[in-house]
Amino acid sequence: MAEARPSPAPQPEGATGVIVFADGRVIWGGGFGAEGEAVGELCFHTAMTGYQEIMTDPSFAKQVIAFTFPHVGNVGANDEDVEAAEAHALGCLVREVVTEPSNYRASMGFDAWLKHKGRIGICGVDTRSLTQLVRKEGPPNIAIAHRGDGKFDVEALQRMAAEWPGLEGMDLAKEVSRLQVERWTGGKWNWGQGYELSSPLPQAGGEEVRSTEGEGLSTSTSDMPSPSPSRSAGGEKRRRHVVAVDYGNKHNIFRLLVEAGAEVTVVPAEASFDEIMSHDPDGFFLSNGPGDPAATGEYAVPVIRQMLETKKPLFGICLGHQLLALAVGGRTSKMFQGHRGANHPVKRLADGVVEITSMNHGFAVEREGLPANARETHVSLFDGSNCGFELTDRPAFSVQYHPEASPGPQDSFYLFQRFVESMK
Ligand SMILES: NC(=O)CC[C@H](N)C(=O)O
Repeated sequence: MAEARPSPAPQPEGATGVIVFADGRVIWGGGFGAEGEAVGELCFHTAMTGYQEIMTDPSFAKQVIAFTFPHVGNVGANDEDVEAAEAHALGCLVREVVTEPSNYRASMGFDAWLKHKGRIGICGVDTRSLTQLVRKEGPPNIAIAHRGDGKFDVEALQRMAAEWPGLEGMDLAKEVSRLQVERWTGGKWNWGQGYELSSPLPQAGGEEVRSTEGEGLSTSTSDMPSPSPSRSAGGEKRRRHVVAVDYGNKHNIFRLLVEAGAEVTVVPAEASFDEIMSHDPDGFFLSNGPGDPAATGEYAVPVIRQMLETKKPLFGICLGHQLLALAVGGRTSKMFQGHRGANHPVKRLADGVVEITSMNHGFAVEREGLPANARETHVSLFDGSNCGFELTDRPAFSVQYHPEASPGPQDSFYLFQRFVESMK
């Protein structure tokens, strides 16, 4: 009943942004970026840099990010530091007012960029207390709104939040996945040079082509010849052909696969096994992505099982890790508050080395559900949750964290090399 709800905090003068919880709690702030409303899950992210990479990571679809770092946006925005063409996170909540950019790489301000991408920002928010709230209560569903005239229908926003069903059971991979097959040709970014249009094969020498023009690296290849034209007859220095399933991938994964000596054909999330095999892969890659793995697993798992039967190498990241677990008979479940940051320590069980990793997940693989032929390889040092496994009877492995960083440390880049090596 309306009377039983906690009465919302009164709107302060000049408030142009608002966060409304399903139970009626209201937090006011200053709107920036695009005007409008959005509803989704609140999560917090502890990375101190990389807000453009985070906002464009498709794994954040239907999520609003509260940045724990207070100064967000002050190096502006550019065309290079993006992990997808669009911003997939619904919006961001930040402590300080976003200032004019102060960086030689900025082509526009963060405010203008967010507006251009159609995403809402709210500043002046006590993100520490929001973080504590998520830690205590788990991630709430919220509605956010930005209106320049400060006119909000708080009750309608509360209804939106209360009626939103939540991420559990939601398949979002096919909503963010590309619909066309594409050949990915771009290598990694180099300071002062921009993105490589193609990378030399490791230890193979050869010409490098570099671009300073940001992305535009993937070519639509619906009539693409297959297999690769770049294979040499001798076979030893040729690029290994990875067919990557796009469940909502971050670009840096493909840049690093190219860097490690692979060529990459990307297929949509719902590609059939026959379609995937028509590209003559040497190995398979399962990407990261948004939503509940169990929901996406309904169409992904049967295809992954067929991939495993080929005994060709397979590598999965984050959602790809969770889907591989489901394909071998494991289970996933929603975590209480998830892991999102750029400094999460993970122990590599083979040698005890600690990797500092980038993470973004709200679901986890249950260790207890893994079958006998799955050996756990990595464990979170924050909460002991599973962060990786490999199969003992197939050349397949996957990790829960983001070895491609962007943003985050590069400790785990070796996994790309390991995967490409395993195809030889
Ligand atoms: N980054 C990802 O791939 C996230 C996977 C999944 N959507 C989760 O939240 O756990």
